Parts: sequence; C-alpha cells; structure tokens
Amino acid sequence: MYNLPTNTKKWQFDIFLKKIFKKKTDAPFAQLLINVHPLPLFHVKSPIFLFYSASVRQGIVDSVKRALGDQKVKSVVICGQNGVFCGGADIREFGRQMSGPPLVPMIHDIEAANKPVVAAIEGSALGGGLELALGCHYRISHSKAKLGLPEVTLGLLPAAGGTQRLPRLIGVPAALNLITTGRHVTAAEALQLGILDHVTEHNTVDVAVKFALSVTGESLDGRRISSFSCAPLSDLDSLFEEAMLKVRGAARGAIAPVACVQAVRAAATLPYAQGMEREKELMATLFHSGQARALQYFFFAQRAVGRWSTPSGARWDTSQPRPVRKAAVIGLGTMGRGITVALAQAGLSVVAVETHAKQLMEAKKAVPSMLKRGAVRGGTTIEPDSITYSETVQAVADVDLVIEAVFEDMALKEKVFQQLSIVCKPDTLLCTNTSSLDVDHLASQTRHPELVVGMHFFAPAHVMKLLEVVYGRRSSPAAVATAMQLGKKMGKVSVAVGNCRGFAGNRMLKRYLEQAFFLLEEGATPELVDRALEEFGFPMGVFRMSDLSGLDVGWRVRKADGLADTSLTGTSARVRQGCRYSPLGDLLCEHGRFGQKTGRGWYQYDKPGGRVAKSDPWLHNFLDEYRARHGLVPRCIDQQEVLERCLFVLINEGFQILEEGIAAGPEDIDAIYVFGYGWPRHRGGPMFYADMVGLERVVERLERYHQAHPNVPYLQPSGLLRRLVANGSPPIHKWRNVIKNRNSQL
Ligand SMILES: CC/C=C\CC(=O)SCCNC(=O)CCNC(=O)[C@H](O)C(C)(C)COP(=O)(O)OP(=O)(O)OC[C@H]1O[C@@H](n2cnc3c(N)ncnc32)[C@H](O)[C@@H]1OP(=O)(O)O
Repeated sequence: MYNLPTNTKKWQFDIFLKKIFKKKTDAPFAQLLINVHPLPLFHVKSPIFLFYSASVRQGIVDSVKRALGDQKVKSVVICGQNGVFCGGADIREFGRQMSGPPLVPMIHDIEAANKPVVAAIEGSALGGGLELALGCHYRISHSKAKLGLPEVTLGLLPAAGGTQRLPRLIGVPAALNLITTGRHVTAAEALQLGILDHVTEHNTVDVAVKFALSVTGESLDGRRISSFSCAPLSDLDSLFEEAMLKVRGAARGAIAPVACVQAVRAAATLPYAQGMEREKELMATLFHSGQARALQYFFFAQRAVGRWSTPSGARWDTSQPRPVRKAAVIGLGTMGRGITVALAQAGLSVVAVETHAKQLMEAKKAVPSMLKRGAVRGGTTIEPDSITYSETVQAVADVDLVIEAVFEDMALKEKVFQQLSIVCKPDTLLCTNTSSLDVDHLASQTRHPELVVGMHFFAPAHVMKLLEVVYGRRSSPAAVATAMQLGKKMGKVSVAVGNCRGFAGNRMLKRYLEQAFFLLEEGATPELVDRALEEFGFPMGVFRMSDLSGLDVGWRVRKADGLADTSLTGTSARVRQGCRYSPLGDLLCEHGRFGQKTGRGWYQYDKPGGRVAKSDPWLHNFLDEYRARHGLVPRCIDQQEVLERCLFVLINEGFQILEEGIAAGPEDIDAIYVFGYGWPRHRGGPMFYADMVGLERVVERLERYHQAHPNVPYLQPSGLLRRLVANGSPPIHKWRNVIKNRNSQL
C-alpha cells in the first residue's frame, strides 16, 4: 500500500492510491486513483465541483510521477472525487499570480507514459479537465457526464493542448465547432464524435479499472493523440475562411473565437510541436486581455444575480418560493404567446386567456407551432395538452400564478388586476409583464398587494434569456422568490429589480436613445451611429434595433406621457419640462414610418416586414430639412463621441439606479444589459465597462458633455459615480461597500 499524503483539509488535495491485485494471478497490479478535494460549497449547490488549483495540479503531477516510476504499477486510472472528474481551471486563480505546475507538461507526461492511463469521467470534464482526459490513452465516461472546452467563453483558448489534440482526434470541423462555441456536449454526443471510447450507466471508476486491467501491456502507439495527424480535408482554406466569418459574425470584435480558429488551423497545418507553440503564442495574447477579464467577471456576475436581495431585507437564501404547477397568461399578443410557450416548455400546465376571439384563434395556431419549432431546436417533447385556451378570465380560478400580458395601458391593466383579484384563489401570485408601468399601483388594485410582482420578459419571450423580476413596496419575499425561481425554471436569467419607471433596463435605454436622437440633430446619421455601436460589439446599432422593435411602441409611450407633441414650433419644439427633447422619432411615426413592419423607418426595406436595412435618401433629406428648420448647423461627429455620449449616459443612469437601490449591485445591471439588450459579453456589461475605462475618465467626459449640453441633466455625473471616484475608484467588486455605506448613512 502506498503511503501518500492524505491531508483532507478543504481547499487542499489529497490523493489515495489503491493497489488492486489482479485476481487469479500472482503479479501485483496497481491502479492509481487520483482524488482531489473539491472547492468547498458555500451555498445549496450540489453536486460538488472539482477545479484545478495550483495544489490540485501539484497533486496530480506528484502522484502520476510516483505511479509511473513504480514498477509494480501497471496501469493508471484518473478520476475525480464525489462524482466529478474536473470542471477545468479555477477561474479565480487567473487574476492572481499563477503558481504551481503548469498543465501542458503535466498532460504531456501522462500521454508519454508507457503504462495505459484511463480517464474515468463523471460529472464534468470541462476545459483543462477535458484536456487532461485527452492526454490520457483512453476515456471512459458516465452517460450523464458533460464534456467541453468552454475556454472561449472566458476569453481564452484551450491552451493545454486542447486546440491541438481535439482536431487530431475528432477532425477539424467538429473540433472547430466545439472550441469556437465552447458548448458542452453530452457523453452520447462525445462518444459519437469520437472523444470517448466507452460510455457506461454503471460505476464509471469500476468500469475504468476493469478496462485498465484489460489493456495492461498493450501497445500505446496508437493511443497518443499528439502523434495523430488531422484527417485530411479537400478545401482547408475555405473551411477556415468560413469558420472565421462565422465567429466574427457571432461576436463582433471578440478576439478569443478568432484565436481559437487560428489555433485549430495550426493543428490542421503544422506538426504537433509547432502547433503547440502557436497555441501558446495565441494564448499569450488572450490571457491578460481586457476581454478575458470581462468574460471572467461576467461568468461570476451571472451567478451573483441569483443571490438577490431587496432593500427591505428579503434574500434569496431566506425567502421560500411557493410551488407553481399551473399558471395562466392573460393576453395572447406577441408577448403573451411567447410567455405561454416559455411556461409550457418549463413543464407547467398553462391556461392561456384572450378575450378577443380573432386574437385567440390566431394564438391557438401560433402557439403550437412555436412549441413545435422549439422542441425541434431543443430536441425535447412537449405535452400537447399542457395548454388550455379560454376567452374568459374566469378560467384562471385555480391557477397558482398569473402573468398579465395585455396591451401596455394602465387603465386596461388596472381592470385586469381588479378582475384577477376577485377570480383567483386568495394565494395566487399576480404578475404583470409591463415594461415600465408602476407595479405598486397595480398591486393597489388587488386584495393581496403582497402577492403582486412584475415579471418583465423581453421579446421574443420564449427565446430571450432575460427576465426582470420587479418587486413593489409591498411584494412579499415569497412572491419575489417564486417569480425568481419560476424564471430560472423557464431557463431565464432572472434579475430582481425595484419598481421605478422603466425599471433598470428600459430606464437606462431611454437615456441612450435620447443621446442617439441628439446626435442626429447635431449632424450624425443613423448609419454613423449604428456603425460605431456595432463596431463596439452590439449586434445591431440603436437605429437598426429601433426599426426592428417598431418605432410606434416608444411613440405611444411618449404620447401617453404627454411628450410627443409635434404641433410645437420654434425652440419649444425641442424642449420638454425644461430639458432638451428631440421630436425626431415622433415626426418619423407621423410619416407612417414605424420601422421594418412598414418597410420604412430610420432605414428603408424592400417591403413591409423586410429585414435588410438600406440607407434611405429620404431620411437624409428629412434630417437636413429638420436641422435647417431649427437652425442647427451640422458638425462632424466621430465614433468616439457617439460611443461616449450614448454609452456613458446609459452608464450614468446605471449608477443612479444603484444609488437608489433599484438594482442591488453592478452585476445585476450588467446581466440585464448582456442578456436583454445585446451589450457585448466580451465587454462585461456597462458597469464593468465603466470600471475598465476608468471611473475618473467617465466623470471627466460626462462633465465635458454636460458643459456642452447644459439642458441635458442626465449628462451630469451621478452622486454615486462621484463618490466612487472620491473613494479612489475601487474595483467593481468593491462598489457594493460604497453603496452600502451610503445607504447606512441615510
Ligand atoms: C491555464 C488555463 C487552463 C485551463 C483552462 C480552463 O480550464 S478554463 C475553465 C474551464 N471550465 C469552465 O469554464 C467551467 C465553468 N463552470 C461551469 O460551466 C459550471 O459551473 C459547471 C461546472 C458546469 C457546473 O454548473 P452548475 O450550474 O451546476 O453550477 P454553477 O455554475 O452555479 O457553479 C457552482 C459554483 O462553482 C463556481 N465555479 C464554477 N466553475 C468554476 C471554475 N472553473 N472556477 C472557479 N469556480 C467555479 C461557480 O461560480 C459557483 O460558485 P458560487 O459561489 O456558488 O456562485
């Protein structure tokens, strides 16, 4: 028996080595089972995950060395502990001084071993975990395991030989797909792709040990992936060109996917050793990049939003969600249909109510086909009778939760809430899908205001990942917890926010849109503004996006708010409530230009519903005339000004939202913007971006723009932003302390 270190303290590894003697023979035969302690679990997470830390890597190096040097050991099995092989590197280590043995030589030594090494994969083999498995001579996995090289999602590439071994094992096209998307695959798919040698439903380690015994002494020549050549392909150049176009289109300006393609190309065209050099060089360009920092920040930010809290003291870990088995949706317009589909996809029984017969009939056709398409995409099945349709609100009498999705009109919503309060069970949760109206006011229409929350979905509701869960003054912790949990069940990233006009996302968006209009007044074109934003990384600039969503939506809101009055002339046409206002959007709507749906908006389209935006000479003339009418002399506006004006004002509103406690932390705002508004993930979200740019610079630029436009009060840096700068501009993970201090003084 080996006497190996068995320090079982948390955060440290321990190893145990078992000698397994071959039955019926006298020859001693040993397996090395490397077990590494997982990170401690702080919350209610299970199962336990195993990540490489410096000490874990040291443990593997030491024990493999020992096993390989021991004559009595004939083959080796590497497995994880507590049912998890390895989730890859400990991401938290990346920002610090890296210590401990590097992965590349560790994996190289395993592959070079003259004894068979078998990876017994349970749980996850991700990133460096899969790279370790690729260095082993055989890979055996449990059927429930997930495998993948998700480094690209962290702004990196699989630099422990992953970009060189995987294409050699499964071919260039399949490897390109896995490495550039970072997607996780099931064991079944991994087996089909050729990553795995065997998949079992039984105890993976037992199966691996048995297998390792059976291959003892066999030649390993054909088992070392680094010695393989990539399967030849007829037109390598066009394959890589296509791959490059695809990754550039999928995430504009993201550097990691591009580097991944370049690294795989090296595997396809260079000998292994040179390919490894190229992999290393490319990784060096990524490792300390701002994009890698942003993506790694965002990895943890997404998880942080699940640990929500409200100013009243309700928290994710102390608030008990209610079970929701049956839900109802009121109003089957575009949003209502999407929400119905999302609820059914989450396995709930749904009552879908629409009081207009024609709309109901259309929804009865549309919803099943949306479900069908979703099932084909996701490879799932949906119970066809999980949705019942009704023309009357009485049908929701026995549901656990209702989501109201009627037209965005307060009077109409008030009526619906009054009705629901009478019809529903007293403990039914009443949710509104309003995108900006007052949740407290709607709650006041019901008998149980504590059971009212906002569930603000984003169109298309069955596709978009974001859900803003809006708590009102009287919303109970259980109501918030239930809506948050339901969002998670629907596959959404649920972010808890307070009640204010536009909540967090749309409130910030308003400032961004206003600046875009002002820039047009001052001389910019929609093309120039959109180009700047798209080069920054947004999938669509603000004007193309507005054409897609429909210009009439904002117009209706502005009319309801008494803002859209195009009868005003002279200077008063461009001022509302003492602040600068641009009527450009209202004027366009008055010309019947609602965007894609009418074939005309900020751009022109070949037909109503057309998708390809073309520059429109009419619009440019219209802008020229508008400027002339208002005595505005157009000036040259560069991309930097577009970005600073549009993004810094949005960020400034984000600080205001943090200050008011509408969002609990910067991570909430960043998750909202990445998942709901197309903010490029590799820029981390608006608040992270502010941290990257430097808070002092954001203040300085805002002040300068405010001086130039004193009638735009939102260009004035927010109190929190100034306080953070006064506190020495702490890094983003420390902002909550400054916000907390402020709140406690109040
Ligand atoms: C030098 C470079 C060498 C190698 C490159 C790499 O290996 S890069 C890392 C590659 N690995 C990954 O990207 C895996 C990331 N993790 C996941 O995909 C999921 O966490 C996982 C493992 C599939 C589990 O998912 P699940 O939804 O079940 O749990 P959750 O995501 O909430 O994670 C639980 C807690 O673990 C923390 N965590 C997850 N992965 C890592 C990691 N790689 N390093 C450090 N910590 C990690 C996560 O934040 C959760 O913590 P909590 O405090 O509860 O928020």
